[in-house]
Formats: sequence, structure tokens, C-alpha cells
Amino acid sequence: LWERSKTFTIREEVGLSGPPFNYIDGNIHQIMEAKKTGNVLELMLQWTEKYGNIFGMFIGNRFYTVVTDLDAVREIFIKQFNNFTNREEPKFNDTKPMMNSLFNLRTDRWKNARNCVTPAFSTGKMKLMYDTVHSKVVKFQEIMESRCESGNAFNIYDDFQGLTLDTIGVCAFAVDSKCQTDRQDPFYVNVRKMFAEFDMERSWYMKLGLIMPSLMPVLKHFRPYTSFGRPEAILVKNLEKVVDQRIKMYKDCRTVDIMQLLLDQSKECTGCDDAANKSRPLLTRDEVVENCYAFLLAGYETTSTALAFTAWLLAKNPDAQDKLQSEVDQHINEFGDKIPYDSLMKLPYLDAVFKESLRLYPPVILFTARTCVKKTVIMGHPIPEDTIVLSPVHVIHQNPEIWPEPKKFDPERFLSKNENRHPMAWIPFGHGPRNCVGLRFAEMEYKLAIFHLMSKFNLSLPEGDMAELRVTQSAILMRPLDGVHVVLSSR
Ligand code: HEM
Repeated sequence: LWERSKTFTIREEVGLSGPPFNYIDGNIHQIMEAKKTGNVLELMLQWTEKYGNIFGMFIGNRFYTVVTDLDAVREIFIKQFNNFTNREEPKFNDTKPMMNSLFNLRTDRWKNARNCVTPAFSTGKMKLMYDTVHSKVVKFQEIMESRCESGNAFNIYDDFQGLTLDTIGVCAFAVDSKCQTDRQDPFYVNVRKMFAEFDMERSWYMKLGLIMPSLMPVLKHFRPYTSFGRPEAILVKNLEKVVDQRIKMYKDCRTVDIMQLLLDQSKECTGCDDAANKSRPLLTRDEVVENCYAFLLAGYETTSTALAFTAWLLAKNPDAQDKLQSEVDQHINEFGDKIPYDSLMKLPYLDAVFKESLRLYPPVILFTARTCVKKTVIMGHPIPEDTIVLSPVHVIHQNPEIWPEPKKFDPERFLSKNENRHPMAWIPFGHGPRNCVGLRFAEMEYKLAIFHLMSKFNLSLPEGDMAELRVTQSAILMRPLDGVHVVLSSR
């Protein structure tokens, strides 16, 4: 207890202000309360307004410096990266199937794994996977056709979730599921169950892990029996089977997917051990399994949420939709239904819509955090070792000094040639050496889906629906609270 109470003196010692806390959960009770009333996103904005763009708070007894000053953010994520190599992952994730993934690995083991994983997401590798992702988007377009025929309003977020799960399933899990058309598909059911329960409010395991991290060495054995651990265990067991089978068949059979690209960098498949491959340690079998699992976690809800927010924004802003459709039409005339990867990625208005949607509604808001591995000073503020710095993305993206009229959806902001914006002003994928490794994959899938949606349909809001979109926070994500209901008509 003495140890615990000592940690709560840090904020005073470093001379920062911040919200009042208690010795049991720090500031978790305010966050939980705000969650109940639907104001959790506002809470961080209010605290920033009240305590400034560098303030201190406690999650359990862990001290967080919350930083939204852009120069300080650059200092942490880029210039002083060596002092901030590790991401703070809650102790409840310090066990299988997370501990060997990029999310959790630390310092040198993270660097080695990241060096192996990064090439799997190069532009060249994206081009190899383009056909697979395209085929999933074509399936999605067929589903939209039937939604359009019915003429009714429907929740497009659900269909985007089917699309992104189908895509990441085939690319990272080697599961060619039917989840776009069959909601009883076991892969779909287990992933949905796991995500629904992976929430601090619903899970005693997560709550206890945050408040009493010292209990985790014992508690972690209960993970497979928790509400989210049960579906997770089924998914991981299947994934392990597939990885083992692919290792066995490695020499005889190649598949174009992310799993293959990780296997190409693994000890098991190359037959090299670290001694033989000193310049670049290779991945272990567990690192392959756990990174594929991490890609499922990282690539499914994030991309579908980004797509859902964009669908709502386009339905709400017909002028922007018209401009986007004109751009899409020009390219349909030139290339037919299958626009090449390079042309798709260069469409200026689509790119501006992608950037502005992710600015206004960044799906991942609380993952841009780092643990300080060596005490240092950032813009005059001491950062003690083993404390965390967090840069909440939505607070930066809503700052009127950086983004005039921050609540306005205005893709044109990204079209002006004279923009001289701070490099940390737009960070939906984080920044620096530990940014989102799947950025290119997400961008390709997003742009393909919006391109194909706009080529055939007009999006509108259901009649009389003038309400603003209600959003909520679950774990590190910001997402629509009640789905995204739209109507489609044929063009
Ligand atoms: C719109 C979609 C996505 C968004 C908004 C997003 C956002 C983010 C953010 C904010 C981070 C933290 C970066 C930082 O701390 O600087 C992150 C990390 C990560 N993302 Fe994504 N992401 C998306 C899609 C994906 C996809 C499709 C994958 C994989 C297929 C992926 C894999 C990862 C991984 C593995 C990390 C951890 C990287 C590391 O620690 O080395 N993400 N993502």
C-alpha cells in the first residue's frame, strides 16, 4: 500500500496539474462515469482545456502525461524515440495471445519483429494482395446492390464490418469465410463476441488488470475462461492449426497473403536460427501466430469504423459526394471496374475525403501512447522513467488553432497546395517508427470500398434524420454508438 500511495506523488513532483484522483483507481472512476453518460470523448477535451496541452492523470496507479502540444508530440514520437520505444500495453495483455505481437513487444524484440513485419506491408506487397481485396470489395458491392433494391434504410456499419473481417480473415488468418453474407459464420460469430466483450466496463478481468496490475501473474491464467477469452481461445486455436499446417507445407505451396509474408521471415520456414542470421533475427512460430492475431484485432474494427464514418459524412454532405463521384466516373471511363492500384491511391479528391474523414472521426484515439524507458525532459517537463505519455488523437484533430472550424467536414483542406501544416497535426495512424504498420493495407481497402460504392450508388440519410452522429469510446476506439443508417439509390 505504501508503494502504491508513493506512485501518486509523481504528478506533484513533476509539477503538472490534472484532474483530482483517488488512491484506489486514480482517474478511472471519472472515465467510467463519463462512459455511462456518453461523454468520455468530451472528457479528454475538457481536461485539456482546463489543465493545458501537457497535464497528468492516473489510470489505476500508473501515471500518464497527456500531451497534445505538437512540438512535444514530435519530440516523443520521433526525435526522442529511443527514450519512448515501448507502447504501454495493459498488463492483462502481457500474456498469450498478445505478448509476442507488435502491440506488446518491447525494445529490441519489438525492433526485430517490426523489421520482419514491415516488408509485408510495402507498396509492392500491397499490389500482390490487391486482387484478393478487390474480390472482397466486389462481393460487398453485390450486397449493396440488394440493399439498394430494397430501398430501405439499413445499417451500413454492419456490412462494412462483414467486408473488413472477410478481408483481414483471408489475408492474415487464411480463413476464407462467408461472413459478408452469413452472420452465423463461426469466424464472424467468435470475432464479434470477442470484440463485444473486450471492454473495461464489461470485463472484470480487464478492470482488475488495470486497477491491480500486480495481480496479473496469477490472473492471466484465467484469461481463456473470461467472456472475451473464450471466443479468443477458439480463434487462436484455429489460427495455430493453420500456421502449423502452412509451416509443414511451406516448401510446396505458396499463398499470397500476410501470413505467407510473415512465414517467409520465420525461423521455422527459412530453417535459419539467429546465429546463422545475425544481422536480422527472424520471427518465431509464436510471433507469427500472435502477429496474425494482432492484425485481426487491428485491422477489422478500425477500417470498418473509418468506412462507416465516411459513409455518414458523404450522406450528410451531398456536395462532397458529387465531387467524389465525378472523380470516380472519370476513372471508371478510363479503366472500367478495375482501377489499377497506383491510380486508385493517387485520386486527389478520394485522398482528401480519406484524410478529412480520419481527421474528424479518427477510429483509434487512445493507442498513441508510449512508455518512457529512460527518464528525460520534454519541452521543459520532466518525464519519469516507466511512466506513460499519451497523445489522444481526437484532441489534436479538434484543436481550432490547428484546424479552423474543426467540426466542419471539409476535404478541401487537404487539396490546397500551400498547406503548411505541422507534421503531427494529422495522426490517425500515429507517427514515427512505431506508427501503424498496416496503414497501407487500411488505405487500400478503404479507397477500394469507397470507390466501388460511389461508382454505383448515391448515399443519403433516412428521411427526417437530421441528427448528429452519436459516438462512443470502447477500449482504444471511437465508434458510432447506434450504427450508421443510410439509404442507397442507384446512380
Ligand atoms: C483505418 C484503419 C486503421 C487505423 C486508424 C489504425 C490506427 C493505428 C494507430 C493509431 C496505431 C498506433 C500508432 C502509434 O502508436 O504511433 C496503430 C498501430 C498498429 N496498427 Fe493500425 N490502424 C488501422 C488499420 C490497421 C490494419 C489494417 C492493420 C494490419 C493489418 C494494423 C496493424 C497495426 C499494428 C500491428 C500496430 C502496432 C504497431 C507497432 O507497435 O509496431 N492497423 N494503428
